[in-house]
Amino acid sequence: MISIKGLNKVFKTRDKSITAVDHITLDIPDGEIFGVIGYSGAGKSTFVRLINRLEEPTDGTINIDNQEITSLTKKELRVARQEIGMIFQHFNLLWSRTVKDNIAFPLEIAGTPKDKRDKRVQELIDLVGLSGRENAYPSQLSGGQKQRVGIARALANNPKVLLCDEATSALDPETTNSILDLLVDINERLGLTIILITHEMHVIRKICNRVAVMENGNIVEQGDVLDVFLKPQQPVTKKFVEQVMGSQEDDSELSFDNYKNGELIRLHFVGESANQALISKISKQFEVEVNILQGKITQTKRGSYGTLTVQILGDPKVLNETIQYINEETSIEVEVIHHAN
Ligand SMILES: Nc1ncnc2c1ncn2[C@@H]1O[C@H](COP(=O)(O)OP(=O)(O)OP(=O)(O)O)[C@@H](O)[C@H]1O
Repeated sequence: MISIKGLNKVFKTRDKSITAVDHITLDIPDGEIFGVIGYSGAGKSTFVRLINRLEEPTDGTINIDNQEITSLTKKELRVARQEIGMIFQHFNLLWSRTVKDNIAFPLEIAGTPKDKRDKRVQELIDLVGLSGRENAYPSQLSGGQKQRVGIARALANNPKVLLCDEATSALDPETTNSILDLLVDINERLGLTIILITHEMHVIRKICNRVAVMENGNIVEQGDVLDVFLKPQQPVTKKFVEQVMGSQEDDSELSFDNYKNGELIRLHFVGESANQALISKISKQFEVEVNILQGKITQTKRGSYGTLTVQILGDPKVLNETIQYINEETSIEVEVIHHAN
């Protein structure tokens, strides 16, 4: 759906040049929720604003659905933008217009006749869950409701792509979740491709299929969200994963003196495997006792992922058999972190 090649943006100020986006090449398939994560100043906003040419690229090409956005005239761009919706951190609503009239605005610009416009606005209000608030003004709405207006307005002309620039960063965690659920619902119902910019890894974890990590204007790592969680390569990616999972080194604080018997092991759950009832299974099958010390399992769109640190107690021979069983018969990886006896 989106093919970006050598995309570059240099801002020139009086005394220096800043490369905000540094020759990015990226393909995003149709219907995907694609996340771009990075710290402040990494170039995320500039990148997403280049996609619909709210910023003009210094160099490079952007193709959306086989149309080269970068070579369009201003007039052609105005038409093409109807296919590219965008939502913003601070909503960018028209404060003197009601909910209904905010949503109608892009339809007015596109020249949609009034009767069709009214019908479409009502559809959108229902879609984003704002029924009953049609005549409210933005100042009378909560943050989540304002973003729902932003989403409805962005979808008015049936775009193929939705760009989300830190769309949940101004919202509290609960409202964030409801807006993320709405984005997933829209993605599934309308088959819309979504590009989502954020500095919060839990947003990526919750709704994205794939993620690109940005640093200094570059994409330093990208891949399937579960793979990136499992094997983050770059230090910046590891930090983002720790936002959700905590530090892997946390269990170095476990005092081994307290667990003198048995084996201390770390179980790595990946994808589907987290659904296996491993703990009850091994305690029944091998007559070992399992003492859960700490752990965290989280859900991504592709399944569960996480680690669990446990102490297993029993006859040494049986302990070896148990570890061998987990290694060979399940998809859970075992790491022996301490031979306690
Ligand atoms: N209009 C501009 N003029 C000059 N420099 C700019 C302009 N816009 C962005 N920059 C610079 O480009 C770099 C990337 O900024 P950008 O806003 O894209 O980053 P970001 O990852 O979105 O961070 P944030 O979340 O803080 O906005 C920064 O160094 C920023 O100062």
